[in-house]
Amino acid sequence: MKIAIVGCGNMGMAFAKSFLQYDLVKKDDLLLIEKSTDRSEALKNEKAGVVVDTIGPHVGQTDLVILSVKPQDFNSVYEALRDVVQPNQIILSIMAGIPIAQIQEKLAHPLVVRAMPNTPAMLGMGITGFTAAKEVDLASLRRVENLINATGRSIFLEDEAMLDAVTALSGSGPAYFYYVVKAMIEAGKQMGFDDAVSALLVKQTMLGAYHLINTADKSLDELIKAVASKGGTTEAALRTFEAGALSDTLVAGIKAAQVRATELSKG
Ligand SMILES: NC(=O)C1=CN([C@@H]2O[C@H](COP(=O)(O)OP(=O)(O)OC[C@H]3O[C@@H](n4cnc5c(N)ncnc54)[C@H](OP(=O)(O)O)[C@@H]3O)[C@@H](O)[C@H]2O)C=CC1
Ligand SMILES: O=C(O)[C@@H]1CCC=N1
Repeated sequence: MKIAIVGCGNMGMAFAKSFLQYDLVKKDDLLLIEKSTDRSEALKNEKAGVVVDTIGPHVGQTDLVILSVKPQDFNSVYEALRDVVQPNQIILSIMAGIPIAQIQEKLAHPLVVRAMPNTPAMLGMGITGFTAAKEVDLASLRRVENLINATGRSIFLEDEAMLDAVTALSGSGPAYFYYVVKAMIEAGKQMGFDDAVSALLVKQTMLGAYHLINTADKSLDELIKAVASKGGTTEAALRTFEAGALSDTLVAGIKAAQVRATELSKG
């Protein structure tokens, strides 16, 4: 299989490296199109694939083209791509917000799959929601799904509108987690630990708690209850969180991300 990746930043390269790791593509068959000179020099030094700085006819010789530029940069990419795209090529977009119909129209090309991964894809531990234009046949969709699964797990969604919710929940989700971890480490520092000790206490707590979510036969409420002794310390913390409407704030933030995803489709 030959693959072109347009925009080789965080996510483009997370995909590229996962494909290479599982031998789904050979370096000679992996075309990396990257505008940033610094980044393309680094990719050349890494020998990550065939690195070029602009879209040209060689892109038309691949089976799959992954669009992983920022949504705002799609306008600077689509004309060059429309000129070279071939009828049998599949386009896989991971750009937040941009609907399949808009990509089809701008590229004058029907075969579009739209996906929303997240950064743990860099470790093969991502989760990707994806959907496809009705013109994409099942065999092609399966091939794309196999590629996506090299970056972690995936879920097919019939309803494209739900991809903006995937973006808000799991696409942006790692940042929410880091935000909470950062606040906990800060609390540790304010109570007298140095950075490293506070980070160790918090990171191991998050790791252990994550595994309990997955393995303990308990709901999240039951897990909370198992920590929060009556009249104890955890209750004191949870009361403060409730007083500050922390849970409602998190839900509101995630919904704001969904609204922003929809706005991005408008350019
Ligand atoms: N980061 C994340 O957690 C996730 C991101 N996404 C989506 O993935 C896409 C990429 O995000 P991310 O990897 O973080 O972004 P990055 O900025 O890390 O990567 C995008 C790269 O594309 C380059 N680029 C811009 N225009 C062109 C062009 N015309 N031709 C070739 N390369 C170009 C950029 O160069 P320059 O910097 O010079 O502009 C940059 O190096 C976005 O659409 C985002 O919505 C999806 C899921 C998660
Ligand atoms: O913040 C963003 O727009 C992208 C999409 C999901 C994660 N990062």
